Amino acid sequence: MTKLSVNVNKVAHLRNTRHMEVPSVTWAARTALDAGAVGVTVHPRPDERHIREYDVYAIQEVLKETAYAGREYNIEGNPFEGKYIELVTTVKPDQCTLVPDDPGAFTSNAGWKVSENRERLIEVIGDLKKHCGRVSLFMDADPDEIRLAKEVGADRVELYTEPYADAWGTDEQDNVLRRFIEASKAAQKAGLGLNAGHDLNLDNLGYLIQHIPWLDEVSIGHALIADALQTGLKESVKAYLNICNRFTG
Ligand SMILES: CC(=O)[C@@H](O)[C@H](O)COP(=O)(O)O
Ligand SMILES: NCC(=O)COP(=O)(O)O
Repeated sequence: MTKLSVNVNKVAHLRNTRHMEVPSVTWAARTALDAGAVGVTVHPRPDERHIREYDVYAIQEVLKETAYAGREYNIEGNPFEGKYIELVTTVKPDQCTLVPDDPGAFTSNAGWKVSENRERLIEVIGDLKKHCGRVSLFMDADPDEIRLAKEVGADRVELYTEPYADAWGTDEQDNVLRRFIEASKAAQKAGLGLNAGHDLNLDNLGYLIQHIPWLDEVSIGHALIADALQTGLKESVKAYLNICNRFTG
């Protein structure tokens, strides 16, 4: 069954526009977990535009609570920039998702070119595996690069789904989906777990899961938090969970 990890970056974004803890990032994490999310995702960027160092530790404390036993912490970031390594080797999350973002990236906009980063990825993944449960690489839907992800030691890959979201509702929709299915089969054949994320929403999520039912996890933030402005966060999480549950056994 495809699990949902809720990314709370955007709650932190709003919180940072005033000097008060409103809205609370830990409240959002708890609400998402109480609604049934498998876990919480954060992306502590070097400029701390949204998730700040203290948020990372505060969410760790939430996930230590008995009520959330078995839920997962997914921390995203570029291991070669900022304080990512320091944070994850201290917090020891269930999953480290490595993303090749430049420090000033507007948002995540590409997957790893493993072919151009083999040696340093082998080293950093080997180190991270001593501190976290799984290492996932944020990847474009490129079967060749995905096969290399296995070779450098990744446990999972996360398909960067912005191209899929951009094609949604256009004539290119099914051509792009086919690329993602091919990439997903390459991950499956390589023995990699499969995650997906970026710009997934209530409109495009079901079709993706329906065609890639072996998807282990989606991490969703931007659209889910935007939807929550209309429905409330608990109902927004439940709406995404309903889609995850509907299309997988
Ligand atoms: C890696 C990815 O696609 C997202 O998880 C990322 O966290 C989005 O970053 P922003 O929330 O800063 O746009
Ligand atoms: N890895 C994707 C993620 O955590 C959230 O991406 P988005 O839903 O905010 O685009």
